[in-house]
Amino acid sequence: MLLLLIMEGEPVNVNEFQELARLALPKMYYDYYDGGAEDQYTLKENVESFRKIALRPRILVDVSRIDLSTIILGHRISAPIMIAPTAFHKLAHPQGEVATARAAAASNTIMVLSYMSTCTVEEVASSCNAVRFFQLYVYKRRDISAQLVHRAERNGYKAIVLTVDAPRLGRREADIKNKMIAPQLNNFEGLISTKVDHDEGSNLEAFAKGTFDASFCWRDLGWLRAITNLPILIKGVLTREDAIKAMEVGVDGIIVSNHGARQLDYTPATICVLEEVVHAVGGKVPVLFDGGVRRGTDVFKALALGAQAVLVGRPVVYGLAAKGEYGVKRVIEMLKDELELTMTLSGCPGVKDISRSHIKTEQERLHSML
Ligand SMILES: Cc1cc2nc3c(=O)[nH]c(=O)nc-3n(C[C@H](O)[C@H](O)[C@H](O)COP(=O)(O)O)c2cc1C
Ligand SMILES: CCCCC(=O)C(=O)O
Repeated sequence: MLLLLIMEGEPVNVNEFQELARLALPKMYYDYYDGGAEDQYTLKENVESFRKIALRPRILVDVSRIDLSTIILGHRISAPIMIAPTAFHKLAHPQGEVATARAAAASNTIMVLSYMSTCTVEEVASSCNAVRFFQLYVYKRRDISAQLVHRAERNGYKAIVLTVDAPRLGRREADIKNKMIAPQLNNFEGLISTKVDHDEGSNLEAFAKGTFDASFCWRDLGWLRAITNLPILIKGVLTREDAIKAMEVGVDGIIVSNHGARQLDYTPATICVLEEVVHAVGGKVPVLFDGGVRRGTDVFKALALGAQAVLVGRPVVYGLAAKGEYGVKRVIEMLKDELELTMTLSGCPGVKDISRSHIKTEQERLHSML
């Protein structure tokens, strides 16, 4: 409370929502949102690696009008900044994913609803007119996952985002200490319970181990294709090898992601592998990006390296925890405002003007010093 009083006025950047969220939430939940896997090396790298990329602005370009808008899988959005799927929004705010979706609608961007949402697929769909994608985990009970895909399709979700980096949950030590418990999920009422018979460590991890289908592999994408007409994006690609395989099985989009560093520690920061994946994809399908985006300059750098848009995870949850729907809206607005300023000062009137030559990676900097 005291800290709240000390922190003067409204947050001026998205990082400042984190402290507000910490003060607003029970420790178990804040730690769950905040945490990464094991040593949290990759967690820091995801953010820090952006700092090592320098900008190469151009001067004397007409920047009196800046257009942030872009088209993702045929949907025009106000800026290349989307909402990543994150679980359990009611642990952050009583209105849960409905508040997040309304903020997405107000900001005219796309929200990816988590498979582990606390509001139902139907509640979120009827709450506003945001363009929504549906994130999928595949359960051992394939019929349950198929049912959810059908419900998403019936309720106007525009794409399936298949998360492929979580055959099991990563080792998140704060969750182990806190014995993190998953809330009951209304989407699965009468189908499956998140309650586990487990006293030790993270109940969430135990739930995932018992429920997620770790046998799901490349050939099973045919199963998903067969049960839906929606475009399929795969989320969790970090290498050229997997990008090539994804092209071979015919996905409609790729999300470069290390799950916000919550799965396998010591994977590279996502911004460091983005270009490798972009080259392998060769423009055949859109490449989206997430991990560590906290500034408009970060969005600019990801676009310069070939992403069509970025997704934002933790800052959205922190905005929601601190100030509900308004907080999420502010987080998106702040990133948009910062991106607009970055484009103005870099000589890029539209997102298509942001090119590889507008940045210099650390490697390039070291090379040019030789
Ligand atoms: C609290 C939390 C819950 C998450 N839940 C999911 C989820 O249910 N499904 C999923 O595909 N990714 C999930 N993610 C990963 C995000 O979609 C995204 O990849 C990551 O948060 C991006 O990194 P950032 O938090 O640094 O923006 C979660 C991330 C966080 C922080
Ligand atoms: C079993 C819940 C998984 C949610 C998730 O993906 C995450 O916490 O990163």
